Amino acid sequence: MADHGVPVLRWEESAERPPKLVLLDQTRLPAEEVELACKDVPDLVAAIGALSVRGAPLLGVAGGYGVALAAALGGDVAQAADRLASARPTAVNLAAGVRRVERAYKAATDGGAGEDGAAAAALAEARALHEEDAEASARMARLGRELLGELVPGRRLRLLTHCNTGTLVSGGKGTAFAVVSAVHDAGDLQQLWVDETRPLLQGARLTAYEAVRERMPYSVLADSAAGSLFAAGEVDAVLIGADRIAADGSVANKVGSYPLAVLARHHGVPFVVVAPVTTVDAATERGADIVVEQRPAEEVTQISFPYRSASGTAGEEGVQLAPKGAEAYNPAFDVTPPDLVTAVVTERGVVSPVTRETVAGLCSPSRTRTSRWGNGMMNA
Ligand SMILES: CSC[C@@H](O)[C@@H](O)C(=O)COP(=O)(O)O
Repeated sequence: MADHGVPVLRWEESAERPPKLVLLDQTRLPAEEVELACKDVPDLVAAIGALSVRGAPLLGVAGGYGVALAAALGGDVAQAADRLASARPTAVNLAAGVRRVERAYKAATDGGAGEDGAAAAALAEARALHEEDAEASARMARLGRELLGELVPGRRLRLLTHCNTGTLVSGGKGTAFAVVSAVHDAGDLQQLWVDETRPLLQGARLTAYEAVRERMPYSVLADSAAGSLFAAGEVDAVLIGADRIAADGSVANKVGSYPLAVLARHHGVPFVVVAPVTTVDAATERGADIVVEQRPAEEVTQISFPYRSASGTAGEEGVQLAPKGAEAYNPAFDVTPPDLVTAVVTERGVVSPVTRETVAGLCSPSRTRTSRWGNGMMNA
């Protein structure tokens, strides 16, 4: 598990008290490391909605523990699973994690395990999911670093990333940030460019916080400054995570990712997506079919530091930027078409070019290329 002063997520239980899921409240970072205890599923659903816990892989893990919590509390587990799975719509990992633990619970129930036995089976499955995520993260870090060595040989790297994809979103070191971290550990990171990631500033608040912890050379930039950075030749590769990869290879990720892909293509810079296989959704045919979460207008029309008050809701302490009552277009994610993606790095291997066929290969491991890729690689 990630080495934070406060763990990113932990299960707490004792003989005297009912269990709870305790989260590092990411809305309070980097100002303070504060825990948020979820005593039941409604608490966890609220924490997911407020982005106290966030990022695709961790949403899957948290959702899994949420089912275990419902089972331990003796509630209606199927109903709890439905509420958790729909707490946010875009990251497929959330529903996948929830359903996986729900299946384990049902199998134990059907096998006659009894209430306590089924709850224990659900918790064991959530823990397994958590550990697997850490393992996947370590493999992606290694494969991603090797890939960058081939894409941009012979120099220390200047990498641009968007949103937050590190230890805060994972049982391990994360997705794209895990690759950055591996490059840094090898002494090959010249500079990490951190997109601030408007409107909720996951880059400025969270990725910068993680970069400080790892003593990386980094700078935060306004999202709109990325163009001039590319034009100045200061970016060797873009690394991002993903919330859902459709069957055609389209990548949904934090809003602002697609413009970076367009810039990268224009400037001949590799655009690399790092995501565990659980982020691939073979059931969603095309990028246009991905449901993109729309968030409250206040996230754009106001700004607040810290983002959320101790007891309040988002924006409560916000400074009004736009005229009061202004409407806003506030999608949480955008979708990058596969032809703009140089490669997708998963724990099962790297695929490039990113096509319906190579993405399908990820879902049937025997067909997955693990160390070599197609000719499209250098044509970013
Ligand atoms: C964490 S890996 C990929 C994504 O989940 C990440 O880039 C992202 O978009 C997170 O969005 P968020 O709205 O903060 O949950």
